[in-house]
Amino acid sequence: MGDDGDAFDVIVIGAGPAGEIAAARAVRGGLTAAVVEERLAGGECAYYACIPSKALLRPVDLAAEVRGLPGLELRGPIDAAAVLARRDEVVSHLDDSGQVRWIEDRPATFVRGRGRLAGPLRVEVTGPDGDVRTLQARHAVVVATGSDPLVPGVPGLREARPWTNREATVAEQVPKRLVVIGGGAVGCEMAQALHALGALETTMLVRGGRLLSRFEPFAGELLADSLRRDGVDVRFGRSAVRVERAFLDGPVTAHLDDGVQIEADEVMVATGRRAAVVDLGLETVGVPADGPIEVDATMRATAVPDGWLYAVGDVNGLNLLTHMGKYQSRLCGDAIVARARDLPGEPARDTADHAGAPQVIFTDPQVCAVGLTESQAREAGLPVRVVEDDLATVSAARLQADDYRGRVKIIVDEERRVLLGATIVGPAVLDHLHAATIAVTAEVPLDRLWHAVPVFPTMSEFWLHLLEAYGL
Ligand SMILES: Cc1cc2nc3c(=O)[nH]c(=O)nc-3n(C[C@H](O)[C@H](O)[C@H](O)COP(=O)(O)OP(=O)(O)OC[C@H]3O[C@@H](n4cnc5c(N)ncnc54)[C@H](O)[C@@H]3O)c2cc1C
Ligand SMILES: NC(=O)c1ccc[n+]([C@@H]2O[C@H](COP(=O)([O-])OP(=O)(O)OC[C@H]3O[C@@H](n4cnc5c(N)ncnc54)[C@H](O)[C@@H]3O)[C@@H](O)[C@H]2O)c1
Repeated sequence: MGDDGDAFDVIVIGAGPAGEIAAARAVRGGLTAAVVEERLAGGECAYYACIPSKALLRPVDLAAEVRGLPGLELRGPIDAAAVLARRDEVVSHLDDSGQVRWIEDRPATFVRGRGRLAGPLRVEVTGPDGDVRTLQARHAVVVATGSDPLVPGVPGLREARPWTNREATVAEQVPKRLVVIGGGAVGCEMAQALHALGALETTMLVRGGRLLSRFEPFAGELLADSLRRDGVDVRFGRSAVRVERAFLDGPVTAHLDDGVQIEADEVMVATGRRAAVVDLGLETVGVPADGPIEVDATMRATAVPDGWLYAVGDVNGLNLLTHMGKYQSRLCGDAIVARARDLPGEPARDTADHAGAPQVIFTDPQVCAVGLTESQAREAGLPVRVVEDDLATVSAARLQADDYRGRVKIIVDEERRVLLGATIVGPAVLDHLHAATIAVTAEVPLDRLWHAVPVFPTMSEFWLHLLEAYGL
């Protein structure tokens, strides 16, 4: 599908996972598309987030599995240099040519530069050489600019040049002493990975009372136990009130709210994200630029009345997860095609974002969840019944490891007898999440689920335990 000079049916700003898929889906529907990217095609996910962090965590996971079995022995500590070298391979040495090729093969036009809205259906792109090119969209502009790390306003913190995910995931060397601020997904994953790779003195400052506070409480408890067993110093109810680094390459000192000072080689900030809406020209089309772009169920920006502007991925704030951004992009691309071609019927609408997206935290233990937690379900006034099981009682757990520790919890809607949510925490459980996702999304009646016989001896027998405990 060719384009017509600088006019395209669809212009996508941002070539992260969400932007790439929105463009691909529009092209698949017969439209032309241009994708504008300022930095690297593939986005945060491919170079500074999901992919490198998982490359750093995989050996940690494997080492934990090996340690769980007598007869297998690690020959020494994990070889950090080898892991970092493999991480470099996995992120293609920060070379995005493969990803650009993927976009061009859709086919879509790749435009390198910073995109900015310049009125309805117009995008100005400032290229690496400073030249400005104006692109015109016939049907839609999709904002897929992602999010940036949020650095809290702790005195001295910015001046101390803290690591965010962007420095931590591509680090060339692992600091011996590390302070991590934040006990969410990034803080937990990176603290565990870097500690195992040589940050022997790792301290986590968690301002609340638990890790992963959006998950069921037992998830954070099991993870905190594991981190502490490994030697990570997890401090709850603690914040940094001041941070200082006197010399460029010198140590950094975190002053805590209890008067304690911690000296470290690096301080990492993992305190959440901010939608990337700065200097995007949103004001030229009447969209507020003070937070995520609000969208409807087809990812169309609610502030643009005639409906040509869309926002997918982190920038709409619905779910800061790659797979959810890509899901939104499939819906968005299809909706653009349906509207552009005047296809009959309603375009596909978002039904997964609000039901509780599936998520895995790739730590040891793995933390997997989908749907509502117990407290969310109760707050929503749903008729809730909870069933839990100790995963160590599943036959396969004895085969998996000595001293297997894990737990599973399901939330049942007692009136409809369907699953509202599930949380599974333990070693080697992440691939079990999709069964729960199917049960929650497809609203499989428990009486049908009962006939999905789990294989012996696999960890999936926890389903049998849960359904028997429920009374089936
Ligand atoms: C450390 C870490 C680990 C993570 N691990 C996981 C995980 O395991 N699984 C998971 O599902 N999620 C994970 N996430 C979340 C995931 O990275 C994001 O949800 C995902 O990257 C969002 O995709 P996106 O396409 O919306 O944005 P991004 O990936 O941020 O891509 C946006 C792109 O837009 C470009 N851009 C921005 N502004 C402009 C502009 N004006 N003009 C042109 N281009 C622009 C940027 O350069 C970037 O390439 C992780 C996040 C972090 C920080
Ligand atoms: N495996 C995965 O799926 C994965 C991994 C990493 C990140 N992510 C995504 O990336 C997003 C960002 O992750 P994140 O960990 O940065 O954010 P988060 O929202 O998960 O956690 C932020 C943490 O920082 C704390 N915090 C916030 N402000 C603070 C302050 N001023 N001082 C001290 N602590 C403060 C919060 O209490 C919380 O514990 C998440 O929403 C998640 O969806 C996903």
